[in-house]
Amino acid sequence: MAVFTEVSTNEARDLLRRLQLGDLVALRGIEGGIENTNYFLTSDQGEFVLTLFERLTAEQLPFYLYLMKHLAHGGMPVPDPRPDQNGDILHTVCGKPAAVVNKLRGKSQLAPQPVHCAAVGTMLARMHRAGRDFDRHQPNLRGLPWWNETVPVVLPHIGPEQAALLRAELAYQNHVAASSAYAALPRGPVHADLFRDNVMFDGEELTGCFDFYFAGVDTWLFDLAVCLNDWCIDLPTGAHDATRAASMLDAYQAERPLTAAERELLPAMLRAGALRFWISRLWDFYLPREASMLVPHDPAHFERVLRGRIAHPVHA
Ligand SMILES: Nc1ncnc2c1ncn2[C@@H]1O[C@H](COP(=O)(O)OP(=O)(O)O)[C@@H](O)[C@H]1O
Ligand SMILES: N[C@@H](CCOP(=O)(O)O)C(=O)O
Repeated sequence: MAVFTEVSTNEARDLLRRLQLGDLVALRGIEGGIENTNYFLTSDQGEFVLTLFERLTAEQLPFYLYLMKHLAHGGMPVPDPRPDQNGDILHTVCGKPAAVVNKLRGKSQLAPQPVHCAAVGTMLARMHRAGRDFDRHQPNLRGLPWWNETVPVVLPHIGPEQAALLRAELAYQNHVAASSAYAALPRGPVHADLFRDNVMFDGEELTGCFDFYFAGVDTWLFDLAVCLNDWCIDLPTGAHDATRAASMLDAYQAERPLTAAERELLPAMLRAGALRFWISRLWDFYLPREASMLVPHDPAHFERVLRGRIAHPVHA
């Protein structure tokens, strides 16, 4: 589990009292996750998730928390941050910024079928629409400027073939970002990390999604590309799965058809999505943080995905 900060039962009990969420029944550190400290909090009023933010600051966090609130109130199945008696949804626990949200029903579908990919496509398009009238703005903090900053930090740790690919792809993505087709892409608040482990299912029913802490204002196409790169590939090889991808794309487009610029740039954004997670995984792997039982994700996976998307471009 990724528990960077240990929370005592007394601290958890005090927090539940401040939020008027009842008396503590159980407190359990959560396995999975690599960014924040997460606990399941059970009280006599229900089940909640407590997150202590390890990297994000109190200035950055309102965007994510109010986005979740906005989407939840817009009918999307996302966790709704709980306020204290003053109406504040950003709290402090163990000296760290923290939030408490409702625990979603269901479990991750780690071997998705076309029906699951279609459900994700539908939800993603609806989330994009629901986010259009969200009035806060914060860029994707793991977007192109972060890639440009972080690539030089990881380059000394990797081999010459990888370094050549990383440099070349970064140059290509800077070129794409400067194009008129890119400027024409529709954008808004995006999740930007909607992987298999961030969506809940009950059988074939999608019951919700969480982990909005990489969200930001970016192109909707980038968000879709991140999903296609995780839900619609063969995990061992990184190979694109055309059947699952067609299910996701058709379902997405039934809610919001892609524009001409989006269709043109889908191959480039699939590469961008792979590059983004290759860089972050390299960064987490070679510059790790202290946490109990933190398991870094394998960077080589996204190197394979990137090479695959370059060798075999995928069109909508
Ligand atoms: N609202 C929620 N409802 C149910 N489970 C959740 C919720 N939020 C987090 N979890 C559980 O916690 C785990 C880690 O959460 P995640 O947000 O992915 O962590 P991190 O931000 O550290 O990557 C998830 O895999 C999931 O099992
Ligand atoms: N999904 C990303 C990293 C973020 O991890 P998460 O547990 O917060 O989803 C990856 O797989 O590299």
